[in-house]
Amino acid sequence: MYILGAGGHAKVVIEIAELLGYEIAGVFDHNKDVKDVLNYSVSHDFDVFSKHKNVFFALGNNRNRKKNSESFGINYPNLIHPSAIITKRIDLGRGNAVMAGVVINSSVRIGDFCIINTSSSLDHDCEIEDFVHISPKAALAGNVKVKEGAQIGIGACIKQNVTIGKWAVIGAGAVIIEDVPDYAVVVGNPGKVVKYCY
Ligand SMILES: CC(=O)SCCNC(=O)CCNC(=O)[C@H](O)C(C)(C)COP(=O)(O)OP(=O)(O)OC[C@H]1O[C@@H](n2cnc3c(N)ncnc32)[C@H](O)[C@@H]1OP(=O)(O)O
Repeated sequence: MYILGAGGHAKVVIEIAELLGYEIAGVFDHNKDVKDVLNYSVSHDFDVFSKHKNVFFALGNNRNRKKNSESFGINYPNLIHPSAIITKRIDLGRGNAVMAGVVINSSVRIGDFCIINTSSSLDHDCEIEDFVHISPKAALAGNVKVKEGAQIGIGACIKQNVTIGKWAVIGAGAVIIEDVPDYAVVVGNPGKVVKYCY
């Protein structure tokens, strides 16, 4: 497997891939100042990277994952930490990272290239679109919808039946009790829009 990204998020992703028995054949990063990550040297040769088919985008930034997914790779495995507790009735896309301690309950749908981060929980019937990041310890109640590219901040709580708009950002610790518009940045309890990030 070839990994794109050599930052903090990539460290967690690489350790899950190692746990699952993947051989990390190469790590690539756009930042030429980054020379290595964990025990792996980092290449910046994207002519070489573009030839590889089995890639994982270990990029914490949702927009970067989207951009790179349009340029590289063909096969995108999911990397799921063995400690995650996941319903057998999940509809899971590709290229997703599911970290340690995650709980995903019945009838959840997850698109492609999402991050379901450490100890977050997705309850029944949640729908998570592509390029979403559910940060550590975030809790989504039943039937929450998260549209493309949104980030749910660390420790945020989302009430049942709420929809989070595309590319919206929910602040750390926010409590969301009503629908959030596309591109809104929402903080606090109850969550209020403070700005938009187009
Ligand atoms: C493994 C990992 O590390 S995964 C990463 C997990 N990280 C996160 O979840 C981070 C989530 N990000 C946040 O909470 C950020 O503070 C954001 C995105 C909500 C806002 O960040 P910025 O766009 O830089 O806005 P900024 O810091 O200027 O804040 C705007 C206002 O909102 C307030 N604010 C920002 N974040 C929060 C928050 N989480 N809760 C309450 N108020 C907040 C600020 O105090 C500021 O208020 P003011 O205008 O009265 O001074």
